[in-house]
Amino acid sequence: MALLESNKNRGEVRIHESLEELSTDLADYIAELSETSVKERGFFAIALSGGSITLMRNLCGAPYNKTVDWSKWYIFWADERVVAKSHVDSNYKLAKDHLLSKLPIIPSHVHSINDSLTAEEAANEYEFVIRQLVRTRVVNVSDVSDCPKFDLILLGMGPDGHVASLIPDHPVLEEKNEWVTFITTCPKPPPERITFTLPVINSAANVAVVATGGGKAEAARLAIDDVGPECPVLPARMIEPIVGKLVWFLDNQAASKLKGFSQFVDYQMF
Ligand SMILES: O=C1O[C@H](COP(=O)(O)O)[C@@H](O)[C@H](O)[C@H]1O
Repeated sequence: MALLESNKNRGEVRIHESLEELSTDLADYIAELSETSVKERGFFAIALSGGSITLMRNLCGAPYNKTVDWSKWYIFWADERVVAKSHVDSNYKLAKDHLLSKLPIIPSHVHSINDSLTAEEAANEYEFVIRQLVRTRVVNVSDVSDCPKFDLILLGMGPDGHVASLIPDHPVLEEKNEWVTFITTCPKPPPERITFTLPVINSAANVAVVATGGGKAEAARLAIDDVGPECPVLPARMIEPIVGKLVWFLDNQAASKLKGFSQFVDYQMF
C-alpha cells in the first residue's frame, strides 16, 4: 500500500497493488476505527453500501474475530435498492451473505430498510429509526450540523461518480433538510432507491470510498484531482466531510489516471 499526496481537501488516498492488499488494509482501518469509537462512546455505528462491501471480507477471519468487539457494532445502510431483502439486487442481502452471516453481530443492532414499503415511506421510516438512535446516542450527533455523526460511512463509487444512490445531475444532490431521501429514476437498475443525503454523509466522523478497476479511473481523477472549474462536479467530489476524515481505498487500476500516479509506479519498481 502507498499513500499518494492528494489535492487539498480531498482526503487521504491509499493505493493498493491487489484486491487482497486492499481488503487487508480496509479490515485494519475499520477495526481501528471500531476500537476507537467503542473506547470513546461505547458504540460503533457504521453505514454500509453495496458493491465494495465484499472487500470487507477479511474482517471475518483472524485476528478480528478475537480483537473486535462485535457486540458494540450497529449496522446501517448508506443506500438501499427498493427490492425485497431476498432479492439479488438488495444491498442488505449482499452484506448478509458476505459479512453479517459470518460475524457475531447482535441481530437487533442491524438496521436495514423496511422492504414492504414504497421508496418514500421506507426513506421516512429509516430516518425515523436513525433519529431514535441519535436520541439515545447509539448514533452520535454532529456538533456542526443538524445531522447524525456516523462513526464510519463506507461508500463505493460507480464509473459515473455516483456514491450511495446520489447520482450525477439529479435534484437529490440538493437535498439539505432530510437525512434519508429517495429516488425513483436511478439509471443503474433498480431505479427505486433510498439514500443518505450529502449533509449526512459529510457529517460523519469518517468516510471511506472504495473503488477498484480501470472503469472507475476517470471518475476517481475527477473526484480527487485538481481538475479546474470547467469539469463536471461528480457526486463523489461532493463528499467533503465537514470535520471528519475522508480516505480513498483504490487499487492500481482505479488510481491509474491520478496526477502523481506515474511517480508512484516508479517508486514501486525500486
Ligand atoms: O448502485 C450502487 O452502486 C454503488 C457503486 O457500486 P460498485 O459495485 O460499483 O462498487 C454502491 O456503492 C451503491 O451502494 C449501490 O447501491
